[in-house]
Amino acid sequence: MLLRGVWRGLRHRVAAACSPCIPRAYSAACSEGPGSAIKYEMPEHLQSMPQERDPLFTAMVAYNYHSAVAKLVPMFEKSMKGRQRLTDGQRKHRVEGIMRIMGSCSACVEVTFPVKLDDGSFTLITGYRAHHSVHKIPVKGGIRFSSDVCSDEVKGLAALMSYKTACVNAPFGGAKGGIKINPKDYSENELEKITRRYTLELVKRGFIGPGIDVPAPDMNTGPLEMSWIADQYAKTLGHADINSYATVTGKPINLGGVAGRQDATGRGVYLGTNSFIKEEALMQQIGLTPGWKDKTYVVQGFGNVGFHTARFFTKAGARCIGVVEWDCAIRSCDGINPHELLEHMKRTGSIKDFPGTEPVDREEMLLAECDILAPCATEKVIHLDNADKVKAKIIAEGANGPLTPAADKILMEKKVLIIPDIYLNAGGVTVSYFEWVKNVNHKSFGRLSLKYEEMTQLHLLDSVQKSLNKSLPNCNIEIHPSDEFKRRLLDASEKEIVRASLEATMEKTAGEIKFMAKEHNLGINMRIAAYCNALYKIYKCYEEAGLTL
Ligand SMILES: NC(=O)C1=CN([C@@H]2O[C@H](COP(=O)(O)OP(=O)(O)OC[C@H]3O[C@@H](n4cnc5c(N)ncnc54)[C@H](OP(=O)(O)O)[C@@H]3O)[C@@H](O)[C@H]2O)C=CC1
Ligand SMILES: O=C(O)CCC(=O)C(=O)O
Repeated sequence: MLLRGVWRGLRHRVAAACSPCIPRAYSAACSEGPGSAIKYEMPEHLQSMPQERDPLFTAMVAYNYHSAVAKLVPMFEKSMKGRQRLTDGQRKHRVEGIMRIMGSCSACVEVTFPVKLDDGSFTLITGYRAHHSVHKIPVKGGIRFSSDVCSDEVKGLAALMSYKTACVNAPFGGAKGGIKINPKDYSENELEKITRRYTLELVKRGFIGPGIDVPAPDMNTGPLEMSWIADQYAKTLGHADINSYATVTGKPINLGGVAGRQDATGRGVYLGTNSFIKEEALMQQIGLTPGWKDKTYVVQGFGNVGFHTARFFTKAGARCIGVVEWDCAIRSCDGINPHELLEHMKRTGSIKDFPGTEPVDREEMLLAECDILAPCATEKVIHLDNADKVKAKIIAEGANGPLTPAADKILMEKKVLIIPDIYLNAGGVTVSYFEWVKNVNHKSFGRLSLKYEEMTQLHLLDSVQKSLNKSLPNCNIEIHPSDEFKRRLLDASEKEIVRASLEATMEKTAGEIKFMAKEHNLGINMRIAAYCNALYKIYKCYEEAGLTL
């Protein structure tokens, strides 16, 4: 009886914590029903987006943004009605102003600087950093090294960061940076000089700092590059700032990194896909059975996100039948072991000739028959010309922007479920948020509470045992913690706390997105549902804080 009561209480608390948290103001606005004074239309220059083969990246993101705003206008207006001292005209101007600001990039710097190479010659390097929505400060987003980096790419990626952080309730604005280099062309010494000099250029322009802009890893960058950035900042502008190491996340643990950031994006891709794949009704709509058993998948890009995504998909019971990299693709109907493939890649520098696989054309593998396609490499890989040949039933967007709007349209007509980037790959920024919190608090998670919690749990068992023996004096009941209970108590660590919190974030956000999809009759269009989820939160920030000084 007593135990059942305790369990029931716990269950209610867990259920409350996991239920989708719909912003209170949003539900109120919904219940009043739509009816709009603002006639909202897709801007003319974006109207051809669903027919475009190779759109600008910023235009792609803007198209998705405007598609979601069109759904939300009545809610924005209803919410603004609360501002009773404003006239109808003033309210309308405010809503229109907020809609404009939420879709625009607030600043973007381009820097060019010389670097002395190992052979004594000099080269000029160009880098960028874009700040998109500054409704929350600091802004946040990765830094990539790639020869494709340009102003349009970083601006579009920064916009995705604004929407991504809002979608998963990470309290940041959006940013992104990049250095236009192929890192394979440089030695480690040269890469360090480039990274440090780029950091200095951001410092000089007020574009980096723990309360201003907090970069993180992205394509071709990882803990090493982040430690150079942290060190450079701490030795210059941040030399007297106790929070200086909070100026970048994704750092090695010894420099203030958090346990679990390295695999966080891939883990989030798995957790997010799991939140959709377990839903029977949704899977029925796309012609799949729920769950991971017997599912096949193909992954494109076997870097940080791709490898960990594959690792978790396989662990859940799915079979990897193909991997596509920039130089080749491999296939095996029997399944590819992600750990063994990683070892092979480390040894040989490529996925080529991995034992038990056959080489296959890259495009053919991308479009091959499978249940889940996980694009985890780069932008616009599924587009107008190949979308109708995709045979996967689920697209799990590990990468940012892998599908163009034309691809979205074609795939949705084919009843393919697209789990969108701004939700699915947000595990990285979520755990980056935990790292930033750890850095500004100057203590690791659990440092002050784990032992106390362990003792409290053991006292709880003891107290239940004593109460039962008091009520049932002849029974001599002994309560022993189960093996799993003991494991959880003894293995409790920062890593466990981070994993559990990431899982809670991905589950809760999935609930919010599904709610939006239903509320706005979006069917399986989870991209626009995720944008709606993000934009309503950003809108409320601007509505409450105002737009101008
Ligand atoms: N790292 C993170 O935490 C996050 C990353 N992302 C996104 O995930 C994607 C991948 O990032 P990440 O894993 O960090 O990057 P990595 O550099 O670790 O991995 C990218 C992998 O994709 C390969 N690749 C590059 N271009 C192609 C291509 N055209 N076709 C097939 N493979 C290709 C790369 O090969 P090679 O190295 O040889 O060029 C590399 O193996 C990006 O879109 C990024 O923005 C999103 C959220 C967070
Ligand atoms: O961890 C972060 O702060 C940002 C990661 C990132 O660049 C992304 O989500 O695209």
